[in-house]
Amino acid sequence: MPLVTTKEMFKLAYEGNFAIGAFNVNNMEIVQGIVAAAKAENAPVILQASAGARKYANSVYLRKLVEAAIEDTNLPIALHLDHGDSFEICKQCIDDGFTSVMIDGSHHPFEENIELTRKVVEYAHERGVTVEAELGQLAGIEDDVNVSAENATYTNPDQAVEFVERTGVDSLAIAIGTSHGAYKFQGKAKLDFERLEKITKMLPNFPLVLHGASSVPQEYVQMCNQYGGNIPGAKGVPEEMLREAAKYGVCKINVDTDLRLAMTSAVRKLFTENPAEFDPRKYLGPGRDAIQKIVQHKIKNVFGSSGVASKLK
Ligand SMILES: O=C(CO)COP(=O)(O)O
Ligand SMILES: O=C[C@H](O)COP(=O)(O)O
Ligand SMILES: [Zn+2]
Ligand SMILES: [Zn+2]
Repeated sequence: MPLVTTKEMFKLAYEGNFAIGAFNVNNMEIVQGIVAAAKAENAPVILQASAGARKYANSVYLRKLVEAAIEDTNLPIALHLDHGDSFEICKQCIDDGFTSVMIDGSHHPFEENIELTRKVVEYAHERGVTVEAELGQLAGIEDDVNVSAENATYTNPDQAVEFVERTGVDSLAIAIGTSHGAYKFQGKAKLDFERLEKITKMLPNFPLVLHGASSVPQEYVQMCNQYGGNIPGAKGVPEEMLREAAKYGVCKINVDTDLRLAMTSAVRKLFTENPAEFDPRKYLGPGRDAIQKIVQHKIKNVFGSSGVASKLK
């Protein structure tokens, strides 16, 4: 089965009130860990590569790894560009065989974001590729852009409707209080569900995307810190809130930080307990297993996408 787009996945997720997990990939072990989890759960997944991932691993290697994963599992998998910041990078990924791209014009003024998104949509749709855009700004770190909490702006529901109508985009990332990275909340976690409800009602049957949605499980934070790490106070979005978001229009939930934490804590533990070890397979293997474990937990217990892969074939 070839790479699929996100179109059918989102339709299924919207109708079933669940979400598809979108996981960031940077190397073979990460791809294998995620896909082993998806296979065990019979779940469709989106594997996404950021500009940083493409620079680190090279787009061709990433695409071939993902194609190998499909050959090995026969699962419906979409390969998606995460946070593309220009028409050129989106075009490059489309030409390289990605089945979905994100054009993130959220840092531009409204009209410019529309213009840029529309241009990508035009190019992508002619080639059967789906497009995600972003309106509103998340706090946190995104490649080289660091948006402070004060500069984060939540998505305006009226603007969201106008944006979708004028761009023809397939899905929209919204800002309702999540942020990228491992430090999402200083005090109590809070998301603007009223806003999410309003956007969902004003854009019926339209898939929304939640970025910055890692839960930052405290067991992994503690494990990192226990085995020589230093990430005090790391905090994420409570799983209950993600389950709630999936009941509204949220069809895609992005996770990167949790994969990093799972892999790093496993590797740290391995090294601390086996200081004489220097075979990469002996530490990347447990790192890969840790990724599988957390992804499987999310698919099964949080996103609710288990068992539906066969409906997409
Ligand atoms: O949104 C993300 C990738 O686009 C990842 O978010 P996290 O940092 O919460 O994992
Ligand atoms: O949006 C952020 C993702 O976690 C990707 O991070 P990255 O740009 O460091 O690869
Ligand atoms: Zn953004
Ligand atoms: Zn993101």
